[in-house]
Amino acid sequence: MTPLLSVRDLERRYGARIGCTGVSFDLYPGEVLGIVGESGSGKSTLLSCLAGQQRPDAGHVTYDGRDVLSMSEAERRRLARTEWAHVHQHARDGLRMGVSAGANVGERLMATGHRHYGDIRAAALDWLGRVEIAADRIDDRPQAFSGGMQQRLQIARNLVTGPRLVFMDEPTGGLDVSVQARLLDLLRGLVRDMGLSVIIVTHDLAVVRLLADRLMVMTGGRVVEQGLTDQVLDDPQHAYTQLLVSSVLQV
Ligand SMILES: Nc1ncnc2c1ncn2[C@@H]1O[C@H](COP(=O)(O)OP(=O)(O)OP(=O)(O)O)[C@@H](O)[C@H]1O
Repeated sequence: MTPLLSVRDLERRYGARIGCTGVSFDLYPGEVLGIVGESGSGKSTLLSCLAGQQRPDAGHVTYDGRDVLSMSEAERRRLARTEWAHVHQHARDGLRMGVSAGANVGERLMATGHRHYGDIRAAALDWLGRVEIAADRIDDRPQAFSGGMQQRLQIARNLVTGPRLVFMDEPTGGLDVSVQARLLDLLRGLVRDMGLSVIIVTHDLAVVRLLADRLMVMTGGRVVEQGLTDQVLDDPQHAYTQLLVSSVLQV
């Protein structure tokens, strides 16, 4: 099997400060890769370089055989619209707060070429149901939703177009524990049903324990350990991972 995404020696610096450096990994179709590390370890920098929001200073990123870093901006935007999705920590960064829930989901379909209003509305309704938002909320704006509902709407907006690769940045961050549990359950079901490839960044080991097949541990912008999630968490080899797992660094 060929990897969907290959990353080699990726580096991003902010002046003299390291954002991330020497990052290499392969992501296979249908695989969920978790990236963990404390605040400032380089997780967000890495994710934004992969998703094309920041330009790395060095390294290679290959997606489905294509060199991502040498693509034109138009090509990369097309990929981002059709094959990739990005679930942000704060729903407001991934939603359009001024339009209805139905439009938030439907406009993504329009952006990928769907034109039939009835079909788009039907697909939006179907997706609201899949993320457990009642059909009678379709015309409400996201402001009227709770934090958990907004996050579920953001997920529907991202997945309605059937992406292959999903970037998730702390998707359960800032939510109540009970809301987090429900959201995680929902995400796990969708990832499995749709066979999605996912890169999920979090500082929460419970999230990766539940969702990730493989785990990458970062500190100081470097990957210090990677492997199968259960192996890394149950038998951490690197001193930093041992600290992380023993919860000393967890807040
Ligand atoms: N825009 C920026 N300008 C300068 N330095 C930055 C910038 N963004 C990140 N950094 C630095 O890069 C390093 C990695 O930060 P990054 O935000 O990627 O870590 P993180 O693991 O995502 O942290 P958090 O969980 O708090 O978001 C840190 O030393 C940080 O101070």
